[in-house]
Amino acid sequence: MDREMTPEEAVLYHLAARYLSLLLPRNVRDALEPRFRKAEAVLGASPELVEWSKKVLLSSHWDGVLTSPGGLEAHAGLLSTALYESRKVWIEYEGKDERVQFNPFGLVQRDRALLAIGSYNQQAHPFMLAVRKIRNVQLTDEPAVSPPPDFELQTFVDTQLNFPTSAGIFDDLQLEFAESAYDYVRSHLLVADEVTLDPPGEYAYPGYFRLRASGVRDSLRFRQWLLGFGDAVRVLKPEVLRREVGRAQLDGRTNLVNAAEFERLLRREIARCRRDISARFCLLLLDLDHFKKINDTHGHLAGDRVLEQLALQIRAYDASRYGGEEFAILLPGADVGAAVDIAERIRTRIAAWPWENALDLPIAVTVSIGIAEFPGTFAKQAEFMQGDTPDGDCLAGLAKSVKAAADRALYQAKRNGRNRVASFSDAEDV
Ligand SMILES: Nc1nc2c(ncn2[C@@H]2O[C@H](COP(=O)(O)OP(=O)(O)OP(=O)(O)O)[C@@H](O)[C@H]2O)c(=O)[nH]1
Repeated sequence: MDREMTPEEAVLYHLAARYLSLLLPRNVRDALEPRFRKAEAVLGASPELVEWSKKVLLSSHWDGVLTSPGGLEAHAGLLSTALYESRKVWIEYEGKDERVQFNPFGLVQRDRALLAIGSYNQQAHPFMLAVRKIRNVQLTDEPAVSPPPDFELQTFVDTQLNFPTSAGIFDDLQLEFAESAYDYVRSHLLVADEVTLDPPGEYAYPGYFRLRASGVRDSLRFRQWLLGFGDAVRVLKPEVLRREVGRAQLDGRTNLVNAAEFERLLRREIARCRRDISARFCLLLLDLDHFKKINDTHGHLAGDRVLEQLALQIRAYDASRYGGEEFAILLPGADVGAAVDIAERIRTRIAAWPWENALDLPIAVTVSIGIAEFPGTFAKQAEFMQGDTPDGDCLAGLAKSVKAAADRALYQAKRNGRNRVASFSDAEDV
């Protein structure tokens, strides 16, 4: 490596080093090792960069494309390799015989999102890129090429995008293209919070995945992709998550945060709402229906598996294992309407999921979900009115109230027949 590493590259490599250590083949990892070391040296010299990369890793509201568990880490490595070398790479995906060639153009840093831009030489299915695990990455001798001047961007996947506006650039040469691609995608796609895409048939991946940005393509010559590294914590492997979050705060069975840590997060959200009048969040309590019967019919081990799998499905959110078969999810910024939509999505997905016991026999699994919005009616409570002092007791009182409200809604959902969603306002007439 002869040229200096820019701070953005260093952050990228820093992230890739973590991901790669989990996923990419040994030979690729070894080849990248000197760069990882260099990245650490660059980062080490700059406390701000370390902070920034921590934010990138730990932020739970990170804009960018979220790939599947595994896909994210692999693409981080792939993009690091290709971009740094300015060479095309071959990518082999697990379970696929053909190889896909990736031609990197550049990388845009948008606040907490890193968007890599490049083209694939094949009609690569978007889901494949998002969902497939990379088996191998091989650099070619061919230099990466810039997009043609008459490059025409077209919307490729109808998905949703919501990026912050500050910009930086990885490589000056790509600035113009990257900016126009970015603006194009931003202006042409629906701007909304997020979307859950279920990959069809052959691209199906066990577990959830969410895609939060989009691809664009030129006039059929080759496809352009914007890939961001988003929501790292949510898709990190449990081992890494444990390292990042700390063993004591995670539930051993599901690798979600435990109830104590959730309480801390809940109070933090409440404190935020007291400081910022425009802030709000929703709390979802999700409880497996007739879980005792599942245990009794299929055995405790099958029940454990259901808990683990269910955790994977809600892991994309700020989710915790709140009790034995009860989970809690925080939705910062969401009002009841948005929370009901998300809760319905979770509920229907779980009900439709092909759950199986150890003998491959189907298990019927459904959940009931109760929702409470904050501040909502809580804004009138004495604790809420007490201003800004970070008083633990007030926060505890408010946390208790909002949990009780969500619990009441959950009770209502159960009473209404289970496998349904209820919000606190519906439950008020209980
Ligand atoms: N397999 C397994 N079961 C658990 C675990 N934690 C709690 N449970 C079981 O979850 C069941 C909860 O049962 P109940 O509270 O009666 O509720 P339910 O059967 O889900 O019925 P409803 O909530 O009313 O729909 C109990 O049988 C617990 O033993 C766990 O870690 N693994």
